[in-house]
Amino acid sequence: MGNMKVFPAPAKLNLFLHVLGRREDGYHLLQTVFRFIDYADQLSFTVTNDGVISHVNQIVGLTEADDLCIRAAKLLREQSGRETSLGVKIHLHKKIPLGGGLGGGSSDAATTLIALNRLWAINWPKERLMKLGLELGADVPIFIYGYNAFAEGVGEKLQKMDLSPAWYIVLTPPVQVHTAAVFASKELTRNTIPIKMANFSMAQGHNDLEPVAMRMQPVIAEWLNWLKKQPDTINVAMSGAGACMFAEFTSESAAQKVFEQLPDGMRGFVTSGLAEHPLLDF
Ligand SMILES: C[C@@](CO)(OP(=O)(O)O)[C@H](O)COP(=O)(O)OP(=O)(O)OC[C@H]1O[C@@H](n2ccc(N)nc2=O)[C@H](O)[C@@H]1O
Ligand SMILES: Nc1ncnc2c1ncn2[C@@H]1O[C@H](COP(=O)(O)OP(=O)(O)O)[C@@H](O)[C@H]1O
Repeated sequence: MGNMKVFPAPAKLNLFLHVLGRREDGYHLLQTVFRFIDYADQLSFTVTNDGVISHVNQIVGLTEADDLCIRAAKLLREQSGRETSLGVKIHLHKKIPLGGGLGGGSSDAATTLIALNRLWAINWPKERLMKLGLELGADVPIFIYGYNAFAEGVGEKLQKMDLSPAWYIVLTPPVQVHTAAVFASKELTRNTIPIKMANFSMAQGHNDLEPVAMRMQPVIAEWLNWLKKQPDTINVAMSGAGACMFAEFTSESAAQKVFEQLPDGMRGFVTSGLAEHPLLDF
């Protein structure tokens, strides 16, 4: 117990997010850049042989039935054909805000798949785990892929991207935005012109989900406006379907300096961008 391995599940930012169209099944065609950040949930796993897949601790706002860690573990056991006597107790230390556009639930699911693939001695290759992950959510494969990436399709067609070191202020408004509701909105524009990754600069990017989420939660617009007025930012945008947002800086000191000015009532953290997922080689 004392030396049980801890598996991180880092958050992501969408540096921009363009909506290009909608598929027949209602899912949207996107272009986005995913960047991992040094801000993570922590999971640990105790393998059992009683066939029970459960949490050790209760997460506020989450029921076990729709918890993505539990769903991921059950799906993996079923699809891998391993014996049903295989079980696991999962401890989840939650740090990433729920429903915030930082991909916490998807990252927890991915870390569960990555860890149990080894701990249950399934040893599937990465591509196969990614396919399974996609059944749990559009955002799960990127966390298994493990590299910052340019993404297309519904978010599952990934091209590795080398991103410069960067620091971020991430603001976490005390509201949740329901991803499905944003995508379903009548006001969402779905006709951004596709870009080519090769000749694209981040500064040309934007988040098409931002105006919709801002109308649902005006606090997002207020906090974004404050960030946009600050010095030395190189990109300010909402992440995913919100409600969290970020400002990018080229130095930690520039980010800290702005963060020190954060008005009362606003909250968030400063963190660095990661070069890759911490479990890339596990
Ligand atoms: C918007 C993004 C951007 O990275 O992130 P989040 O804000 O959720 O973090 C993702 O595309 C979200 O991925 P994820 O959260 O895994 O979505 P899913 O569970 O697969 O889908 C939730 C709902 O969003 C809609 N959805 C999702 C992805 C997509 N490409 N088109 C969609 O229309 C669908 O209505 C779906 O029912
Ligand atoms: N382990 C988990 N952590 C967070 N959310 C989870 C988890 N399992 C299921 N969910 C559900 O997924 C929803 C979206 O989760 P999350 O990934 O945190 O946000 P987002 O998709 O906006 O980045 C949550 O509102 C919650 O109902």
